[in-house]
Amino acid sequence: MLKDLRIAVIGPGAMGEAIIGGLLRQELVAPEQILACDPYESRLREVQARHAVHTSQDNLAAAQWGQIVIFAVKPQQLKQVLQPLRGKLRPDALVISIVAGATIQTFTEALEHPVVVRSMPNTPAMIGEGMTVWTAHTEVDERQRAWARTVLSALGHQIFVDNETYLDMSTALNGSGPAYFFLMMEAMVDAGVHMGLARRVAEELVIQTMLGSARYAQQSGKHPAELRNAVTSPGGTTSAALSELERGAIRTVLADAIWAAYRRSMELGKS
Ligand SMILES: NC(=O)C1=CN([C@@H]2O[C@H](COP(=O)(O)OP(=O)(O)OC[C@H]3O[C@@H](n4cnc5c(N)ncnc54)[C@H](OP(=O)(O)O)[C@@H]3O)[C@@H](O)[C@H]2O)C=CC1
Ligand SMILES: O=C(O)[C@@H]1CCC=N1
Repeated sequence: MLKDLRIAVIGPGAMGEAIIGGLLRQELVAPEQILACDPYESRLREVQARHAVHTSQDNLAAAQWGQIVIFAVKPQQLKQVLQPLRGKLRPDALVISIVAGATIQTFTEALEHPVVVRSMPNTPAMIGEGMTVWTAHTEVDERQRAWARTVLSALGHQIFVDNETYLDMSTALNGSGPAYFFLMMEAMVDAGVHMGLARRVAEELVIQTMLGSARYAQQSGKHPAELRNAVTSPGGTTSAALSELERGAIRTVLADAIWAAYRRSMELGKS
C-alpha cells in the first residue's frame, strides 16, 4: 500500500517519532522512505540513530520531497512552519496533520493545497495501542484516504468521521484521555503506598486493574454501570469508596475537564 511512497515527517517529536516507529515496526515502509525534519540537529541525530531514516533541517525541501507530508509540530509552532511552504507542495501530495485544534481550513489556506487529512491520535500509539480519529477534505481521493488509513493504523485503532467538528471532541476524549487515566493511576498508586503497600506492588495492582477493566468492558460489551454494579456488594467496600467519589463530584469534575479540553481545542483552532 505505502510501498515506494515518500513520507516526510515535519516535527519528529514524541508523536512524530511514534508515527515513524509504527510505520517501521509494521514494515509498512522501509527507513529510506521516511524523511524526518526538525530544526534541531541533536533531535535529528536521536531519531536517525533509532530508526535509520533520512533527516533534514529544511522543511521546504522535506515538504517538496514527500508524497505524504505529516505535520506533527506543536500548535504554537504551526503558523511559522506553514508560511514558507505556501504553494510549494506537490499537487498530489497528501497532508496529514496531528496538530491539536488546527483545522483543515488552516492548512488549505496556509498551504494553498486542499489535499488534507486532520487526525487526532494519542500517546499509546508509541506501542501501537493508540486510538486515532480522522477526517478528510473532499479533495482527498479514495487512494489517498487508503494511504491515510494505513499510516494511522500503524498507531493502533483508527476511525474515520465525516464531520470535522468531531475532531475537537476527539481531542478532549482520546487525545488528552491518556493523561486522565495516568493521573488516576498516580493517585491510586499513591493511596496504595499511603496504606502501606510497596510502590512496585501498588503499581502492578493498579495498572493490571485498569488494563483488565478496560479489556473486560470492551469484551463484555456491557454498560459500565452494569459492570460497576457487579463489583459493588451491598454494604461492602466498593460502595464505601463510590460514595466518597460521588461526594467529590467525580462525574461533574470529569465532564467539566473534558469540556475544558474541547473548548481549548476549538480555541487553538482559531489562534
Ligand atoms: N502528545 C500528545 O499526547 C499528542 C499530541 N498531539 C499533537 O501532536 C503534535 C506534536 O506533539 P508532541 O509530539 O507531543 O510535541 P513535541 O514537542 O514532542 O514535538 C514537536 C516537534 O516539532 C519540532 N519542531 C519545532 N519547531 C519546528 C519547526 N519549525 N520545523 C519542524 N519541526 C519543528 C520540535 O522540536 P523541538 O522539541 O526541538 O522544539 C519537536 O521535535 C502537537 O500538535 C500536538 O497537539 C496529538 C495527539 C496526542
Ligand atoms: O495537550 C495537548 O494539547 C495535546 C493534544 C492531545 C494531547 N496532547
